[in-house]
Amino acid sequence: MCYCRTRAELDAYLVASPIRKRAIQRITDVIGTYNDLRDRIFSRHPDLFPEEVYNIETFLWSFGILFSRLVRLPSMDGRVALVPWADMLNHSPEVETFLDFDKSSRGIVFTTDRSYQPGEQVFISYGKKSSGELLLSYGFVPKEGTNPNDSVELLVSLDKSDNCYKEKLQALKRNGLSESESFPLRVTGWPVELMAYAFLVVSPPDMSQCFEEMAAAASNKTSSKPGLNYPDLEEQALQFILDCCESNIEKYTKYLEGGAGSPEVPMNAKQANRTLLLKQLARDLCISERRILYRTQYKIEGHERRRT
Ligand SMILES: C[S@@+](CC[C@H](N)C(=O)[O-])C[C@H]1O[C@@H](n2cnc3c(N)ncnc32)[C@H](O)[C@@H]1O
Repeated sequence: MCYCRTRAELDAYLVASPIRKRAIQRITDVIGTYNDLRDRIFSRHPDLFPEEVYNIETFLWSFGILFSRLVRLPSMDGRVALVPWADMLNHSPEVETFLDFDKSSRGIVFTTDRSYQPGEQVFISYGKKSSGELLLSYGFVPKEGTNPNDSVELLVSLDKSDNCYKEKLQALKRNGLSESESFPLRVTGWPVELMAYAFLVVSPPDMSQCFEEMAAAASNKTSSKPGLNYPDLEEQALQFILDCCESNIEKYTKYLEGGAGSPEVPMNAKQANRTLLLKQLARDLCISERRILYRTQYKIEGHERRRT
Protein backbone atom coordinates (compact mmCIF):
# COMPACT_ATOMS: atom_id res chain seq x y z
CA MET A 1 0.00 0.00 0.00
CA CYS A 2 1.12 3.56 -0.69
CA TYR A 3 1.05 5.84 2.36
CA CYS A 4 -0.94 8.97 1.47
CA ARG A 5 -3.01 9.60 -1.61
CA THR A 6 -3.67 13.31 -1.35
CA ARG A 7 -1.75 16.50 -0.66
CA ALA A 8 -4.15 17.30 2.21
CA GLU A 9 -3.23 14.01 3.92
CA LEU A 10 0.48 14.67 3.48
CA ASP A 11 0.12 18.16 4.93
CA ALA A 12 -1.83 16.81 7.88
CA TYR A 13 0.43 13.90 8.77
CA LEU A 14 3.92 14.41 7.38
CA VAL A 15 4.36 18.08 8.14
CA ALA A 16 7.32 17.45 10.46
CA SER A 17 9.15 14.97 8.24
CA PRO A 18 11.43 15.78 5.29
CA ILE A 19 9.96 12.72 3.54
CA ARG A 20 6.86 14.88 2.87
CA LYS A 21 8.63 16.61 -0.05
CA ARG A 22 9.40 13.28 -1.72
CA ALA A 23 5.81 12.17 -1.17
CA ILE A 24 4.47 15.37 -2.76
CA GLN A 25 6.74 14.83 -5.77
CA ARG A 26 5.53 11.25 -6.11
CA ILE A 27 1.85 12.17 -5.93
CA THR A 28 2.41 15.05 -8.38
CA ASP A 29 4.11 12.69 -10.85
CA VAL A 30 1.33 10.11 -10.61
CA ILE A 31 -1.40 12.75 -11.03
CA GLY A 32 0.53 14.22 -14.00
CA THR A 33 0.72 10.78 -15.62
CA TYR A 34 -3.00 10.23 -15.02
CA ASN A 35 -3.94 13.63 -16.50
CA ASP A 36 -1.81 12.96 -19.55
CA LEU A 37 -3.37 9.52 -20.13
CA ARG A 38 -6.87 10.90 -19.51
CA ASP A 39 -6.41 13.68 -22.07
CA ARG A 40 -4.72 11.56 -24.71
CA ILE A 41 -6.42 8.18 -24.31
CA PHE A 42 -9.15 7.68 -21.66
CA SER A 43 -11.34 10.62 -22.71
CA ARG A 44 -11.12 9.64 -26.37
CA HIS A 45 -12.14 6.03 -25.81
CA PRO A 46 -14.73 6.11 -22.99
CA ASP A 47 -16.11 2.73 -24.13
CA LEU A 48 -12.71 1.09 -23.45
CA PHE A 49 -11.79 3.25 -20.44
CA PRO A 50 -14.98 4.00 -18.49
CA GLU A 51 -14.68 6.82 -15.96
CA GLU A 52 -15.93 4.66 -13.08
CA VAL A 53 -12.82 2.45 -13.45
CA TYR A 54 -10.22 4.79 -14.97
CA ASN A 55 -10.43 7.62 -12.45
CA ILE A 56 -7.74 9.28 -10.34
CA GLU A 57 -8.71 7.34 -7.19
CA THR A 58 -8.20 3.91 -8.76
CA PHE A 59 -5.11 5.16 -10.59
CA LEU A 60 -3.47 6.26 -7.32
CA TRP A 61 -4.45 2.96 -5.71
CA SER A 62 -2.93 1.03 -8.63
CA PHE A 63 0.32 2.97 -8.38
CA GLY A 64 0.40 2.21 -4.65
CA ILE A 65 0.13 -1.48 -5.47
CA LEU A 66 2.79 -1.13 -8.15
CA PHE A 67 5.28 0.71 -5.92
CA SER A 68 4.85 -1.81 -3.12
CA ARG A 69 5.08 -4.92 -5.31
CA LEU A 70 7.41 -4.36 -8.23
CA VAL A 71 10.79 -6.07 -8.21
CA ARG A 72 13.97 -5.08 -10.03
CA LEU A 73 15.71 -7.86 -11.91
CA PRO A 74 19.50 -7.31 -11.94
CA SER A 75 20.21 -9.76 -14.79
CA MET A 76 17.69 -7.95 -16.99
CA ASP A 77 19.46 -4.56 -16.61
CA GLY A 78 17.35 -3.68 -13.58
CA ARG A 79 14.08 -3.98 -15.50
CA VAL A 80 11.07 -4.08 -13.20
CA ALA A 81 8.45 -6.81 -13.05
CA LEU A 82 5.44 -7.92 -11.04
CA VAL A 83 6.09 -11.45 -9.78
CA PRO A 84 2.88 -12.84 -8.26
CA TRP A 85 4.35 -15.34 -5.76
CA ALA A 86 7.31 -13.15 -4.82
CA ASP A 87 5.07 -10.26 -3.84
CA MET A 88 3.93 -12.30 -0.83
CA LEU A 89 7.35 -11.83 0.80
CA ASN A 90 7.63 -9.33 3.65
CA HIS A 91 10.66 -7.13 4.26
CA SER A 92 13.43 -7.64 6.79
CA PRO A 93 16.60 -5.53 6.77
CA GLU A 94 18.49 -8.45 8.28
CA VAL A 95 18.41 -10.81 5.32
CA GLU A 96 20.46 -10.92 2.17
CA THR A 97 18.31 -12.61 -0.40
CA PHE A 98 18.19 -12.36 -4.16
CA LEU A 99 15.35 -12.35 -6.58
CA ASP A 100 16.38 -12.51 -10.21
CA PHE A 101 15.57 -13.85 -13.63
CA ASP A 102 17.37 -17.15 -14.25
CA LYS A 103 18.21 -17.51 -17.92
CA SER A 104 18.60 -21.30 -17.89
CA SER A 105 15.24 -22.07 -16.27
CA ARG A 106 13.62 -18.93 -17.79
CA GLY A 107 11.98 -18.19 -14.47
CA ILE A 108 12.31 -15.93 -11.45
CA VAL A 109 14.49 -17.55 -8.81
CA PHE A 110 14.58 -16.60 -5.13
CA THR A 111 17.85 -17.37 -3.31
CA THR A 112 17.96 -17.16 0.48
CA ASP A 113 21.03 -16.60 2.66
CA ARG A 114 20.24 -19.49 4.99
CA SER A 115 18.00 -22.53 5.26
CA TYR A 116 14.51 -22.30 6.75
CA GLN A 117 12.38 -24.75 8.73
CA PRO A 118 8.97 -25.71 7.33
CA GLY A 119 6.41 -23.14 8.47
CA GLU A 120 9.04 -20.49 9.23
CA GLN A 121 8.43 -17.11 7.64
CA VAL A 122 10.84 -16.33 4.80
CA PHE A 123 11.74 -12.67 4.38
CA ILE A 124 13.25 -10.66 1.59
CA SER A 125 15.03 -7.31 1.73
CA TYR A 126 13.29 -4.48 -0.13
CA GLY A 127 16.67 -2.70 -0.13
CA LYS A 128 18.63 -0.50 2.27
CA LYS A 129 15.75 1.89 2.87
CA SER A 130 15.09 4.41 5.60
CA SER A 131 11.84 4.13 7.55
CA GLY A 132 10.50 7.14 5.63
CA GLU A 133 11.19 5.45 2.30
CA LEU A 134 9.53 2.24 3.54
CA LEU A 135 6.50 4.26 4.61
CA LEU A 136 6.22 6.01 1.25
CA SER A 137 6.48 2.93 -0.94
CA TYR A 138 5.20 0.17 1.29
CA GLY A 139 2.99 1.82 3.88
CA PHE A 140 4.70 0.55 7.03
CA VAL A 141 7.28 1.82 9.53
CA PRO A 142 9.63 -0.68 11.25
CA LYS A 143 9.56 -0.71 15.04
CA GLU A 144 11.66 2.11 16.48
CA GLY A 145 15.37 1.27 16.53
CA THR A 146 15.06 -1.90 14.42
CA ASN A 147 15.98 -0.47 11.01
CA PRO A 148 19.79 -0.31 10.63
CA ASN A 149 19.34 1.61 7.38
CA ASP A 150 17.28 4.34 8.93
CA SER A 151 18.21 7.95 8.20
CA VAL A 152 16.70 11.40 8.30
CA GLU A 153 17.47 14.24 5.92
CA LEU A 154 18.89 17.36 7.56
CA LEU A 155 18.26 20.54 5.60
CA VAL A 156 21.09 23.07 5.90
CA SER A 157 21.36 26.51 4.30
CA LEU A 158 23.78 29.34 3.74
CA ASP A 159 23.09 32.40 5.84
CA LYS A 160 21.84 35.21 3.57
CA SER A 161 23.30 37.82 5.91
CA ASP A 162 26.80 36.30 5.64
CA ASN A 163 29.29 38.85 4.22
CA CYS A 164 30.59 36.14 1.91
CA TYR A 165 27.15 34.84 0.92
CA LYS A 166 27.72 35.53 -2.79
CA GLU A 167 31.18 33.93 -2.97
CA LYS A 168 30.01 30.88 -1.01
CA LEU A 169 26.94 30.48 -3.19
CA GLN A 170 29.05 30.73 -6.34
CA ALA A 171 31.41 28.04 -5.01
CA LEU A 172 28.42 25.80 -4.24
CA LYS A 173 26.89 26.39 -7.66
CA ARG A 174 30.16 25.59 -9.43
CA ASN A 175 30.01 22.24 -7.64
CA GLY A 176 26.40 21.53 -8.51
CA LEU A 177 24.96 22.52 -5.11
CA SER A 178 22.61 25.28 -4.00
CA GLU A 179 22.15 27.51 -0.97
CA SER A 180 20.05 24.83 0.74
CA GLU A 181 20.97 21.18 0.73
CA SER A 182 19.87 18.03 2.53
CA PHE A 183 22.23 15.43 3.96
CA PRO A 184 21.28 12.10 5.54
CA LEU A 185 21.89 11.64 9.26
CA ARG A 186 22.09 8.11 10.65
CA VAL A 187 22.33 6.81 14.20
CA THR A 188 25.92 5.94 13.33
CA GLY A 189 26.80 9.53 12.41
CA TRP A 190 26.68 12.18 9.70
CA PRO A 191 28.37 12.25 6.29
CA VAL A 192 31.67 14.05 5.66
CA GLU A 193 29.82 16.07 3.00
CA LEU A 194 27.60 17.63 5.67
CA MET A 195 30.68 18.58 7.68
CA ALA A 196 32.22 20.17 4.56
CA TYR A 197 29.00 22.16 3.96
CA ALA A 198 29.04 23.26 7.60
CA PHE A 199 32.70 24.37 7.30
CA LEU A 200 31.73 26.49 4.31
CA VAL A 201 28.76 28.05 6.13
CA VAL A 202 30.83 29.09 9.16
CA SER A 203 34.02 30.13 7.32
CA PRO A 204 35.14 33.72 7.89
CA PRO A 205 36.08 35.98 4.93
CA ASP A 206 39.82 35.41 5.43
CA MET A 207 39.30 31.76 4.49
CA SER A 208 37.81 32.57 1.09
CA GLN A 209 40.62 30.66 -0.65
CA CYS A 210 39.17 27.46 0.92
CA PHE A 211 35.54 27.98 -0.23
CA GLU A 212 36.04 26.04 -3.44
CA GLU A 213 37.61 23.07 -1.68
CA MET A 214 34.82 23.01 0.91
CA ALA A 215 32.06 23.21 -1.69
CA ALA A 216 33.70 20.44 -3.75
CA ALA A 217 33.93 18.20 -0.67
CA ALA A 218 30.28 18.96 0.19
CA SER A 219 29.15 17.98 -3.30
CA ASN A 220 30.76 14.57 -3.27
CA LYS A 221 27.65 12.98 -1.83
CA THR A 222 28.52 9.38 -2.45
CA SER A 223 32.28 9.30 -1.86
CA SER A 224 33.79 7.68 1.19
CA LYS A 225 36.88 9.92 1.09
CA PRO A 226 38.15 11.21 4.43
CA GLY A 227 36.61 14.57 5.21
CA LEU A 228 38.22 17.99 5.30
CA ASN A 229 39.91 19.06 8.46
CA TYR A 230 39.88 22.63 9.75
CA PRO A 231 40.52 22.30 13.49
CA ASP A 232 39.92 26.03 14.10
CA LEU A 233 36.45 25.84 12.55
CA GLU A 234 35.40 22.48 13.90
CA GLU A 235 33.60 23.72 16.97
CA GLN A 236 31.60 26.28 15.01
CA ALA A 237 30.77 23.80 12.25
CA LEU A 238 29.51 21.27 14.79
CA GLN A 239 27.55 23.98 16.55
CA PHE A 240 25.92 24.85 13.21
CA ILE A 241 24.87 21.20 12.69
CA LEU A 242 23.67 21.05 16.29
CA ASP A 243 21.50 24.17 15.83
CA CYS A 244 19.93 22.66 12.71
CA CYS A 245 19.25 19.40 14.58
CA GLU A 246 17.69 21.26 17.49
CA SER A 247 15.34 23.28 15.33
CA ASN A 248 14.23 20.07 13.62
CA ILE A 249 13.75 18.29 16.96
CA GLU A 250 11.50 21.18 17.98
CA LYS A 251 9.37 20.68 14.86
CA TYR A 252 8.92 16.97 15.60
CA THR A 253 8.16 17.60 19.26
CA LYS A 254 5.58 20.25 18.40
CA TYR A 255 3.93 17.85 15.98
CA LEU A 256 4.01 14.87 18.34
CA GLU A 257 2.82 16.80 21.36
CA GLY A 258 0.20 18.73 19.43
CA GLY A 259 -1.42 15.50 18.22
CA ALA A 260 -1.23 14.62 14.54
CA GLY A 261 -3.66 16.71 12.48
CA SER A 262 -6.39 15.43 10.21
CA PRO A 263 -7.64 16.88 6.95
CA GLU A 264 -10.97 18.62 7.58
CA VAL A 265 -13.35 16.27 5.79
CA PRO A 266 -16.52 14.48 6.88
CA MET A 267 -15.78 10.81 7.53
CA ASN A 268 -17.46 7.45 7.42
CA ALA A 269 -16.19 4.51 9.55
CA LYS A 270 -13.80 3.27 6.86
CA GLN A 271 -12.27 6.72 6.42
CA ALA A 272 -11.98 7.13 10.18
CA ASN A 273 -10.04 3.84 10.42
CA ARG A 274 -7.77 4.91 7.61
CA THR A 275 -7.15 8.25 9.32
CA LEU A 276 -6.25 6.46 12.54
CA LEU A 277 -3.76 4.24 10.70
CA LEU A 278 -2.17 7.17 8.84
CA LYS A 279 -1.82 9.08 12.11
CA GLN A 280 -0.21 6.14 13.87
CA LEU A 281 2.25 5.54 11.02
CA ALA A 282 3.17 9.24 10.93
CA ARG A 283 3.77 9.20 14.69
CA ASP A 284 5.96 6.08 14.40
CA LEU A 285 7.98 7.71 11.64
CA CYS A 286 8.40 10.99 13.53
CA ILE A 287 9.53 9.15 16.66
CA SER A 288 12.12 7.19 14.64
CA GLU A 289 13.40 10.28 12.83
CA ARG A 290 13.54 12.37 16.00
CA ARG A 291 15.54 9.58 17.66
CA ILE A 292 18.26 9.95 14.98
CA LEU A 293 18.31 13.72 15.58
CA TYR A 294 18.59 13.18 19.35
CA ARG A 295 21.45 10.75 18.75
CA THR A 296 23.26 13.30 16.55
CA GLN A 297 22.70 15.98 19.18
CA TYR A 298 24.10 13.69 21.87
CA LYS A 299 27.18 12.87 19.79
CA ILE A 300 27.95 16.51 18.99
CA GLU A 301 27.47 17.57 22.61
CA GLY A 302 29.77 14.69 23.66
CA HIS A 303 32.35 15.93 21.19
CA GLU A 304 32.10 19.43 22.65
CA ARG A 305 32.36 18.11 26.21
CA ARG A 306 35.57 16.26 25.33
CA ARG A 307 37.08 19.45 23.89
CA THR A 308 36.52 21.48 27.04
C1 LIG B 1 5.16 -7.16 -1.52
S1 LIG B 1 3.91 -7.05 -0.29
C2 LIG B 1 4.31 -8.32 0.81
C3 LIG B 1 3.18 -9.23 1.09
C4 LIG B 1 2.05 -8.64 1.91
N1 LIG B 1 2.29 -8.80 3.34
C5 LIG B 1 0.73 -9.30 1.57
O1 LIG B 1 0.15 -9.90 2.43
O2 LIG B 1 0.31 -9.20 0.43
C6 LIG B 1 4.38 -5.57 0.49
C7 LIG B 1 3.48 -5.13 1.61
O3 LIG B 1 3.62 -6.00 2.74
C8 LIG B 1 3.61 -5.27 3.96
N2 LIG B 1 4.91 -5.49 4.64
C9 LIG B 1 6.04 -6.01 4.11
N3 LIG B 1 7.03 -6.13 5.01
C10 LIG B 1 6.53 -5.67 6.18
C11 LIG B 1 7.07 -5.52 7.50
N4 LIG B 1 8.33 -5.85 7.80
N5 LIG B 1 6.26 -4.98 8.45
C12 LIG B 1 4.98 -4.62 8.17
N6 LIG B 1 4.42 -4.73 6.94
C13 LIG B 1 5.17 -5.26 5.94
C14 LIG B 1 3.42 -3.81 3.58
O4 LIG B 1 2.03 -3.52 3.66
C15 LIG B 1 3.85 -3.78 2.12
O5 LIG B 1 3.23 -2.76 1.36
